[in-house]
This record gives sequence, C-alpha cells and structure tokens, in this order.
Amino acid sequence: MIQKGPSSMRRPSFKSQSPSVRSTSSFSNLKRGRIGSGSLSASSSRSSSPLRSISSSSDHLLSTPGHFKISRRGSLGSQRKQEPYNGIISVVIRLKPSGSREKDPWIITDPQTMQHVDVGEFKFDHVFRPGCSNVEVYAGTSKPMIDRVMEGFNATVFAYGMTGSGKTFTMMGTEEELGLIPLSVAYLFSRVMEESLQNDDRFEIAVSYLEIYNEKVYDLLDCENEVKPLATGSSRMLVHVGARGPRTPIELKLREDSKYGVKIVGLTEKRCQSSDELLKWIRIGDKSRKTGETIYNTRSSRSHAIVLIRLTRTDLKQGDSVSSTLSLCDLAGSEKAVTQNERRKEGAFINKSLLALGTVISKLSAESTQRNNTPAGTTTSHIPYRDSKLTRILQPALSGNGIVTTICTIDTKQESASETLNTLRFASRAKNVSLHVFRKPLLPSSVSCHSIEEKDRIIATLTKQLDEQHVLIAKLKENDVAADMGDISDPNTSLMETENKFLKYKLEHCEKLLDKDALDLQDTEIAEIVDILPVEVGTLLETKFQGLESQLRQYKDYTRYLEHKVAELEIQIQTPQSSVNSVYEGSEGELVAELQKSLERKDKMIEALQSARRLRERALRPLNRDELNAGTKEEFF
Ligand SMILES: Nc1ncnc2c1ncn2[C@@H]1O[C@H](COP(=O)(O)OP(=O)(O)OP(=O)(O)O)[C@@H](O)[C@H]1O
Repeated sequence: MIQKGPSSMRRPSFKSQSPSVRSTSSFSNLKRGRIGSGSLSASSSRSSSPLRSISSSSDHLLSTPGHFKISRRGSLGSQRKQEPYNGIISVVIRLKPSGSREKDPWIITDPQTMQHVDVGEFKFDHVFRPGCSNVEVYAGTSKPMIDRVMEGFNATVFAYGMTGSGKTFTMMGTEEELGLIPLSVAYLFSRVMEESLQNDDRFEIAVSYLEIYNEKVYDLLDCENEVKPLATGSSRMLVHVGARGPRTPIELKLREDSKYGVKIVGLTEKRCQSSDELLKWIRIGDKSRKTGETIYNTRSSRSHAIVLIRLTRTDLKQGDSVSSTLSLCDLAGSEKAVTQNERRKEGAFINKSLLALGTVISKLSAESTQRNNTPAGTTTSHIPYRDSKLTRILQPALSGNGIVTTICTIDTKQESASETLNTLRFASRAKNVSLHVFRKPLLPSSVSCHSIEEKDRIIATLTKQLDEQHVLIAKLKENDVAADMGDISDPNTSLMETENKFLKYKLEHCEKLLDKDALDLQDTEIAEIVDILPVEVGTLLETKFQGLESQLRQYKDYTRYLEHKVAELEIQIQTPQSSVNSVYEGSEGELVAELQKSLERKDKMIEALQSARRLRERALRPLNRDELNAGTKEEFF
C-alpha cells in the first residue's frame, strides 16, 4: 500500500501566490486575460489565452476514434440552437509514474489501449502515459468541456482511483504543476473575456465548494464557520468557531429539485470577477478542510471534494439568459481496511459511496446496452442514486443533465494490482454509459434580468393598455346594443326619423286644414268687416276666391306628391346605413328641406284661402238676404 507523502505535497494549496504568479511563464500571461472588476462583459483588453495554445499537444484527443465528439468552439448562432449532445461518458486513464525499476506489467499499446500480460487488454478514450503533464490531461479532458459549458451545457469531471494514485495531483496540482481546476478556471475566464468582446453578452461566474465526509455534506465556503480541532480526547472531532461561538459543522441537506434534479440546500455561492478571485475561494475552502494537524489527512483524503462553477450568460440584445455548471470532483480514494478505528470508519464510508457510484455506473451501463438493443430504445431499470450522498449529488450529471468525463488514476505497481484492476473495471463500465444531454432552455429576460424600475415601468404600461382595452370593450358593447336596437343612436338615422315624423305631422296638419271647409268659422271680426263691404267688393272677392280655389287644387296635388316622397324616404331609411347616409347627405337632403319649406308655404296658402272663402261667404250673404227679403220677406220676419 502506498504511504502518503507529507501533507504539503499531497494537497497543494494556492495560498502563497495566485496561479498566475506561481505558475509557468505561459500561465502568468493569464493576467492579461483577467476579467476586470465589476463586470464580466466586454473589456477593453483582448486576451489571447496561452492556455489555448498549450492544448495543441493534446488536440489530437478530440478527433481520436472512440473519444467523445466535442465540437470546436461553436459560433454564438449555433449556441442558440437547442441541439442535444449525444455520446458516452468520456473515460481516460492516467498512469502514475512508478519510480520503480521493476518491469511494469501494464503497457500502453496505443493512445487508447493498455494491456496486461495476464489480465488482457482495456480500451479507453485515452490513456495518458506516466510521464505526461497536467496540462496535457487538462487539454484532453476539462478544456473541451469548458467549451461546452460556454455553449450552455452542464459538465462534470471527476477523478476516480485508489488512494495515492494521483487524483489530487491531477485535479488540484502542485505549486510546481497546476492541476485541472486552476487551469480550467483560467481557461473559462479567458473564454468569457473573448466571448464578451465578440458579442453583446453579459457573463456571471460564481463558485461553490463542498465536501462529502462520512456521508455528510459540508459547505467549504461558509466562512462564518471556521473549523477548529477540538483540543480534548477526540482529536478527530471537529468544531466550528464562528461569530456564534463553538459549534459543530453544519451539515447541508439535499433536496429534490424539479429544475436541477438535486439541490444542496444552503450551499454558499461566491460571485467572482476574475480567475484569481475564484481560486482564492478554493484556497479558502481548502483551508476549511485542513484546520487541524491531526485531521488533515482524514479531511483532505477521506472526503470527496467538489468545486461547482456556475456560468450565467445573458444575451443583452435578446434578453435571454442561460446557466451552466462545471463540476470538478476530487473523489476520495478507495482503501483497504486499516486498523485504526476512525480511519476504518472513514474508509467504510468512502468505500460505501464509491461502491454506490460503481453500482450506479454499472446500472447505467447495462441500461445503455439494453437501450441500444431495444427497438423502442426504452428501459425500466431502477438506478440507485439515493444509496449515497455522492451518487445523489452526481445524479443530475449521470442521468443525462450534463456531459461527463472520468479521469481514472492508477498506480501500476505490483502491490496495487487488485485496486488497479478494480479501477479499470469501473472505467470500462463507465465508458459504456451513453448520454443524451440537452442544454438548459433559455430563460426570458423578464424572468431573469429586469430591474425593479424596469418591472414597474412594464406594469404601468400594461395597466394603461388594460384601461384602454376596458374603454374599447365598453364602446363595442354600446355599439352592439345600438345594433340590436336598429342603429337608432346613429345621429344621421335619428335625424332622418325626426324629419320623417315632421313631414308626416305636416301632412296630417294640411289634411286637417283642408277639411276645415266644413267647419263653422266663428270669426266675428271678419263678419263685421264683410257686413259693411259694398257688393263690388264681393264680386271682386269672388274672382279672387276662384283663383284661390284653383291654387288649392294644385296644392292638393302637390300634397299627394309630398306624401309619395315621404314614402320613398321611409324606404331609404330601412336600407343599410351607409347608403342611406350617402343619399341623405346628397340631393335628397336638400329635397327634404325644400319640402318642409313648401309645406309651410302651403299651410299659409290654405289658411289664406280659407280666410278668403269665409270673406266671400260673408260678402255674399247680405246680398242673398236682400234677395230673400225682396222675394220672400214674410218668411223671415
Ligand atoms: N502523475 C503524477 N506525477 C507526479 N507525482 C504524482 C503523480 N500522481 C501522484 N503523484 C504524487 O503522489 C502522491 C499522492 O498523490 P495524490 O495525493 O494526488 O493521490 P490521491 O489519489 O489524491 O490520494 P487520496 O485518495 O488519498 O487523496 C503525491 O505526492 C503526488 O504528488
């Protein structure tokens, strides 16, 4: 069994210097690509990340047969498409340098194949030879996944392997050789810088850091809870000394979540403006993991550590935003049973969770095979994600909510043979798991990025529109009622109706006047005047009267003509409004007015005629009386 080295060697931290300062000359160039403070949107300085050129030595991995197909950086246009990712879990093997003179029983026959003289051949997406660098591993694993994260996919990288095989070395690296996490963070920020210069997109990056220790989830960025070892008997027990005094670490609960699958309730998330800032939080998290000398090994190597980096990209033109998460996991290593009680307990938890992970991978692998062989492509098997905290947290990634790469580290020395074989079997099963991953849907800006002022303005606009629509609806209802009532509310139609009534009334009046011939007029004044008039006047009046009678006949004819016209107008009123209006507004309107005037004149004429008739009768009456007196005087007296 491999003995652990000194703690400083085993779990490197970045506390002394930022990666950009500590690292190789090419990495120091990252300072130029650093995102400015306050915003992750376009900056004035263009970054050409050296990390991208570093990858050239391993770029062949991306086109290697059997390796998952990750496209090169897509354009923004293609990123907006909701194309799924189809593929298998990418599995790579990294061999630890042996340093032994013994002949290694494992040989790498080609970049995808490793062979054991007794056990046989294993094929993977890539086998990294013992002397390869972390940069090579990064370029073939997490780097292309970050390109996918930039496109809106979730991505998970986890290192799996026995204790001391090089998981932490690969993921975290050392002060001399940076691991996948700092390299990936630097590349992510350089991509964000590049994209924000090219597009009207705003980026936000936030980090969370957790560990699973003895089947409990702890927040490593909850800075209020500084972890201190308890000075008494149980050296392994931890307490947190924060503002609220000594207390036990707060265990985070997992909850089912419709959006993310599983949610870690209360996990701290720190927004970061630069790669330095993000790596600073990881350093802080690392400190939380190793607060006591006596527990350093336990917490550093006996817990699963997961860094979650969430990228939110908002299209400022469209207002859409999409979040994707990069999960970088340094799993605890499996270990044979040890004598020390506490170590045995930790080892049991580690082995249990790794066993659960192995079972989940096996089931997923079997399901993938079954799906490929079933015409309908359906499966019904139960995947036991709930058997451990690790599998529950990895569930969204493993169940198709993200792209997954597994880095299996092995130590090929003889005493690790059985552990190596177990790791390779796990890797083979993982390789068989197929994924069908969809990017998360874009969120409308109304959901994600409106300020309160913008929302108030939108509400005011919508309220105004609503009021206007209410008024419109009321008007339409009125018109409906009017239509039901035959459009009598239309001013033109109403006028026509009134005119019609007026004409009718006038005609009736004329009729009555004409019929007055039969009435006995009691006009005493006229009678007195006629009594004193001479006979010549009577003759004259007679002549006039006859002329008036002639006119009266003409007026009667004219009255019939008017009646006929009124009947025509009534018919027009009953025709559609538009035609009525057009007719009414034309010559017919003038005709009606003319008729009204004519009727008035006719009334006056009739009145005058009747007066004349009465005068005539008065004028003639004395004469008749004289005549009567002359012939039949006795009859009267
Ligand atoms: N590829 C490598 N090249 C050089 N040194 C390595 C390599 N892999 C591992 N080592 C060294 O081996 C030792 C153990 O490695 P590491 O701590 O990464 O193992 P581990 O798998 O994380 O173990 P554990 O599960 O206990 O955390 C360290 O000193 C590390 O520097």
